[in-house]
Amino acid sequence: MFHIKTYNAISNKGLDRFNRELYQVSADCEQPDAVVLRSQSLHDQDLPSTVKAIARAGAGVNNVPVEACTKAGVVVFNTPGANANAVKELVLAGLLLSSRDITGGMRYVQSLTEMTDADAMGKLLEKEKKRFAGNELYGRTLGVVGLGAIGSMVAEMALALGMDVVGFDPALSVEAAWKLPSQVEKMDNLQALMARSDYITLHVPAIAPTRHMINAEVLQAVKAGAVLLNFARESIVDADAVVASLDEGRLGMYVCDFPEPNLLQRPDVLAMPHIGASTAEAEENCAVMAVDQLKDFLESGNIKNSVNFPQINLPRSGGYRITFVNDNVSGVLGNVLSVFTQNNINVLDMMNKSRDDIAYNILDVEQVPSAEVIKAIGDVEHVIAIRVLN
Ligand SMILES: NC(=O)c1ccc[n+]([C@@H]2O[C@H](COP(=O)([O-])OP(=O)(O)OC[C@H]3O[C@@H](n4cnc5c(N)ncnc54)[C@H](O)[C@@H]3O)[C@@H](O)[C@H]2O)c1
Ligand SMILES: O=C(O)[C@H](O)COP(=O)(O)O
Repeated sequence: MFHIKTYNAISNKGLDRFNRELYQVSADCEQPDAVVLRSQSLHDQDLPSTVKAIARAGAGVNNVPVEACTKAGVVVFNTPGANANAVKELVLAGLLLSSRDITGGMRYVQSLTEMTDADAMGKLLEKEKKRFAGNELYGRTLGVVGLGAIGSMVAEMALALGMDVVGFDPALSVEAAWKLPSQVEKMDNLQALMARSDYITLHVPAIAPTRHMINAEVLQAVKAGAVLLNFARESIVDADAVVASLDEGRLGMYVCDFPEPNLLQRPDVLAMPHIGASTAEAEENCAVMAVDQLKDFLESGNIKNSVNFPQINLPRSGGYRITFVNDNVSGVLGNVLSVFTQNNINVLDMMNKSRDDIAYNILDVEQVPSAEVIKAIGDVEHVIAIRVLN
């Protein structure tokens, strides 16, 4: 029986994929084999030593202590692209809300509670509507920072709206580059993108190099009156610098999914409560992907879409499956194989992959490995974690 601890509202479409004869799933589990979560922060929690994997049903893993997990041999998964469409649609809303005074106009209409005469109301609205005029997106330039799953969809959408699109992503993967529409013009640096764009939208992960990537210096390069949209993460933008730029009349508007106290009560800030991925479809997609990846890992040792471990998939070749994690240094696999030789255990198939400082191995062996054999493998220098699967 595997024990799964959940945090946050994980869609049942995903959780129902755990066969309850094999899995116990609960929010109260104290010694889980694995964790499924959304934005719950694990930074201030001690992870039970029983945890072998953490699945983030979503994209951002800044709420998970990934480095510590890697050191402990804990595999961290996310669900790339599973909520990208939901974010793309909210970015579209952000573009429209910042271009037309839709919310101001609606608030004004709702404020006319004293009016009883429809004709008089119609005349008043025709007179006042000029206060809520805006501009079109067509023909304007959108700068997309980060051209991964979300950024590329946003770029495609903006092109379909008749916008010009420029992009900046120094870490763009080959796979992501293939998905990018050819009309997206590549910018060599952030300042160049800021200087060209009427709207700037951020779609980068919250990692050390992106912390405050939008700061006072970068905001100096912004086109007067430009709109900045942040549906990525709070830490990417220096909110004080944004407020200063808005006060100065340089930045025209800030649209964000990550409000901070100094951004409230400003007409030039449109703030939402982190709802970029809050659609039924995105929540289901993320939960299904997270659960499927976790099951494949727990039951077969395979790894797909991990942020700290290599991708690996070894079809079962019968016998008994052992997986182990080790420091990525030479000689460890050889020493482990010696344990099998010494114990007359025949290896049917095996696969070894590495990523940065970590290596991960799957081995199918013919004879059942005894507790002594498993202990001997665990005792090999640089072996961090070991599992025996049925
Ligand atoms: N508002 C929400 O609810 C919501 C929902 C989903 C994701 N997000 C956030 O959006 C982020 C991006 O999501 P995604 O699914 O597109 O991820 P992704 O990994 O597919 O894309 C991220 C892109 O950013 C690029 N990048 C990394 N460092 C960069 C830098 N310094 N400058 C420019 N580009 C850089 C990467 O090369 C990659 O192409 C997530 O990490 C998460 O924090 C927010
Ligand atoms: O990184 C993500 O996927 C989003 O920020 C979604 O967060 P949520 O799952 O808490 O809505």
